[in-house]
Amino acid sequence: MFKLLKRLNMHEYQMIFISVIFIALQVWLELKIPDYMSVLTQKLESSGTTTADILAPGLIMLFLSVLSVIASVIVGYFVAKIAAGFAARLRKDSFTQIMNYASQDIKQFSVPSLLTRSTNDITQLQQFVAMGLQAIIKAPITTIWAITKIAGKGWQWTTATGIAVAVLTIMLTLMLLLVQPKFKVVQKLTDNLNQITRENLTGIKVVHAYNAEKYQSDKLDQANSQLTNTNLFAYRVLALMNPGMSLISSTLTLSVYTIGAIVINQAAQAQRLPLFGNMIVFSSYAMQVIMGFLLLSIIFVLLPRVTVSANRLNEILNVEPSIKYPASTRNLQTSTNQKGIIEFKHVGLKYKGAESSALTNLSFKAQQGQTVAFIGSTGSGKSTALQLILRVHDATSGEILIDGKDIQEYSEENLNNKIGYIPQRAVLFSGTVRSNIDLGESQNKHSPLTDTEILTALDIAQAKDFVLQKEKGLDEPVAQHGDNFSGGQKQRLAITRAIARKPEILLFDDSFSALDYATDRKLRDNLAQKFKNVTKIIVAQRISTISDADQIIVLDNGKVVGQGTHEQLLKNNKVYQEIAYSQLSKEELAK
Ligand SMILES: Nc1ncnc2c1ncn2[C@@H]1O[C@H](COP(=O)(O)OP(=O)(O)OP(=O)(O)O)[C@@H](O)[C@H]1O
Repeated sequence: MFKLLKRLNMHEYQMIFISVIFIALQVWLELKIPDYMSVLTQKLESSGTTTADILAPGLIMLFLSVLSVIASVIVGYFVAKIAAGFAARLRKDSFTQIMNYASQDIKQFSVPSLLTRSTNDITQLQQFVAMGLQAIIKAPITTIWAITKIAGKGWQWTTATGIAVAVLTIMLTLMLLLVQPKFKVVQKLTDNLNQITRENLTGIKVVHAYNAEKYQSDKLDQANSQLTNTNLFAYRVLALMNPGMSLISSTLTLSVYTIGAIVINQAAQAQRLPLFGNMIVFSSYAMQVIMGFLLLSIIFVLLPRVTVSANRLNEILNVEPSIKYPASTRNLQTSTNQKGIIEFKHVGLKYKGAESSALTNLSFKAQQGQTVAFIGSTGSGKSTALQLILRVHDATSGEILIDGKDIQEYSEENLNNKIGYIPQRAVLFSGTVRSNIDLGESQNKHSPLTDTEILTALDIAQAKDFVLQKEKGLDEPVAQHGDNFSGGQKQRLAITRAIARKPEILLFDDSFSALDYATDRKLRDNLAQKFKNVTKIIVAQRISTISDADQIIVLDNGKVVGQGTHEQLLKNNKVYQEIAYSQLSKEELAK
């Protein structure tokens, strides 16, 4: 929690300071009121008191109360501002931090957990600051100030107050001990519920198609009832707090009056009136002490949950992204004038926790403008090889060079500016066709892609026709995940996005699989003509997609089992021959 509070800025600290002053003023005003009550009591008990005598202290009490209300409104305003600003900063910080995560860092937490942490957990913290900050400041000031006021006013009363405070402390500590572990579980169960809901919503079509509604809702019921039961236990314990506090404060009041009755009874006649006044004042101050503890109880209600949330948030804020980039590559000297040369030297990768390597001893060199293709059975390591160029993972052995320099020497921005990547499953964001193709170019290059650039790219990617047929053309809305476009259309838009940036390297991760053969052919012809100088790395399942590549690498179980051109491999590589003959007839292959 304290670690997070360091994220408060100077302006917020100033507002906290102002709040402390106003809270102290408020407490002073509240503690001043019993003094006038004592005056009033004594006047009422004395003979010859007129209405005017009572009116003056009465009006002062009213005035003090009004001032106290004003002070509390001011404090409320500042505290709400601090809480909202603090929560907004935490949201931004966690978003920025997560943006820097490598995919294995995201996996470490899971997406649903990251979502709960950066929304629900931050809301807990915001509530704590909004409600708890006042209580944290006010409770000790009220308690200590009220205790100094009652000190020396009668040891019997002080002892009774001391016992009440001790009982309260024990009660609050016990509750905290019972509830704290439960809230840890609650946040984990919230992650779980979030995961099931998310999975269900993303896979809703499959759930319907397989009549799996009951299966899914049973899963949800289980997670839901676990969460409900844990929450119920925690809140039932906390529900005891209010009646407990009332019982203690009422017993204290009763004790103060009982003790007072005995003491006054035993005192001499002349002492009785001042003792009575003392008792009234004492009981007011004793209530203030209890009020201080009541405020503390607010913290006790919020604290167990908020410490769990703070720890969970700290965990995501403190993760060092596992892929590190140098800050700048401005002075990076490449050994060649050519652009887009990729070289793998004995590259291997073993995923964390995996038993065997996903990729072993992969070596190849792609010159500027060349096409290198990967083919192989599923799980053979094709996507892994491609993702190594993007630094989704870092190779565990060997090295990868781009234009003669180790990729780890490039800054993230420079590396990504060189590459246009089209993933296996096209990713579209809600917005418009234009915003999906531009995707941040406006911010990166300080000028958005022009319509001509976008239309040219759409044309090359065989996407122009269907986009222009849409009612709003480039401004046609794109739903979340691009759900209002077909698989092949999404794929072509993703290709457009990559090529519109005119990168030096294009990485296609099975990006042609959603296209029909004719479109696939036209698109590749366009790329060959218009992106002659761009190096292309293609992962594909279809032989026809890669047959004109300069170099084809055949992977099997992470190992290179063939490397050469289509003709060479067809002549002497068994694995390649098997793939080729399973897709095309001998006549087609002979063409
Ligand atoms: N993030 C990951 N963590 C652990 N293992 C992984 C991860 N990604 C892939 N693998 C494993 O590495 C191996 C290679 O996977 P990869 O995705 O590179 O295969 P692929 O040839 O592209 O397969 P496909 O054609 O089905 O896409 C597989 O056995 C896979 O289970």
